[in-house]
Amino acid sequence: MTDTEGGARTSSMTLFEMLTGHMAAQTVHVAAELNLPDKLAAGARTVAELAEQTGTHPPSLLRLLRAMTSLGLTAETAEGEYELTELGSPLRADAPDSLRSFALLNLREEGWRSWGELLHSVRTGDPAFHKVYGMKVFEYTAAHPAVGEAFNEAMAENTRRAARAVAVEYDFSRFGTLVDVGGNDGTLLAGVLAAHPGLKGILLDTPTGCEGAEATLTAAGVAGRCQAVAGDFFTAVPGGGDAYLLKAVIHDWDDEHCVRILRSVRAAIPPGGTLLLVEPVIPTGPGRAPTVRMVTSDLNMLLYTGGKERTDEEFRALLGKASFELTDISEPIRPLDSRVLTARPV
Ligand SMILES: C[S@@+](CC[C@H](N)C(=O)[O-])C[C@H]1O[C@@H](n2cnc3c(N)ncnc32)[C@H](O)[C@@H]1O
Repeated sequence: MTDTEGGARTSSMTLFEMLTGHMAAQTVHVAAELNLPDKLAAGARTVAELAEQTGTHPPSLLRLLRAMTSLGLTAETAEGEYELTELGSPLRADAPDSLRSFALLNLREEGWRSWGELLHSVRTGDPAFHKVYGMKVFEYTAAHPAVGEAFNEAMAENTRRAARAVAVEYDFSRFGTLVDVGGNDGTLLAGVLAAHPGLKGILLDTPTGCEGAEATLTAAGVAGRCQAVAGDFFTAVPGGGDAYLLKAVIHDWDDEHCVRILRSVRAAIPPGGTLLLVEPVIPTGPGRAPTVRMVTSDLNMLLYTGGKERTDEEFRALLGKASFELTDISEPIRPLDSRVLTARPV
């Protein structure tokens, strides 16, 4: 939005945009739910055509398209006819850097209702999700397969954007067998194994989490070098690896649970083995503000799981409690803000 008062952009205009952020987010979410970006992929369409294809109320769909246009996602090509803009293109399912699955997951009912209880989490420190749904988020995804699937797809979409960068920027060629703990549907491990033909892999996740892993590993042509194992990382982690990788796992949990996971890894890892965490690291000190992605993820963890994003000192302390020593923190891996934290068992 570009509104200004007397030419100058005022603080109240900026605050107004923040206070209407929910409108923008839900508009993007509903556009993705209705598959409007895909339906506009081949060119401009009239409101009547789109309403017919999406089974929506034409005058109300027009209002949604006007809101999308004010956000820059679409442009009006003739009266009542709209096309997708460059900004709206990543909402298409086939876009190389697609955010469609994230748009679908982030604002679905569970996210919307949990964010509505942010005040509860800030007052108590307890995940709003527990208050709203009466159970933990991973119990909920196991009990609601459609949500579990939406979560897996959004994780895979996010990880696909990062997998190539992690595989290329980190030297995995010095390892024999990499165990991806909480590896979800295998998107990251498949990318790393494809880039390192000499490497073998083992993936561990819950039965719901690793659904689809066999298919991902087969599609990447690495199934012969990798096995997917269903299990519980609080109980045990597969042996046989010389490197253990946990991407976006530690931030899901409070310190006590993290130490339990890391101790499971510590029990499995051989002397001289390597532990790799792929996580954002919150910068500390004046003038070193965390990015929007970091703070959003941090509040998501507060609301959903009770986890958090951590500073380097917090990682060092956590690792120490599970008998690991932090030895290196890489530069941020683009396009994520995450870094690779390397640790060794002590
Ligand atoms: C935030 S996701 C990260 C997935 C993947 N590493 C990535 O970055 O795409 C956390 C993963 O931990 C898995 N998980 C949760 N609880 C688990 C448990 N008790 N044992 C094994 N995996 C678990 C979830 O199923 C999910 O796949």
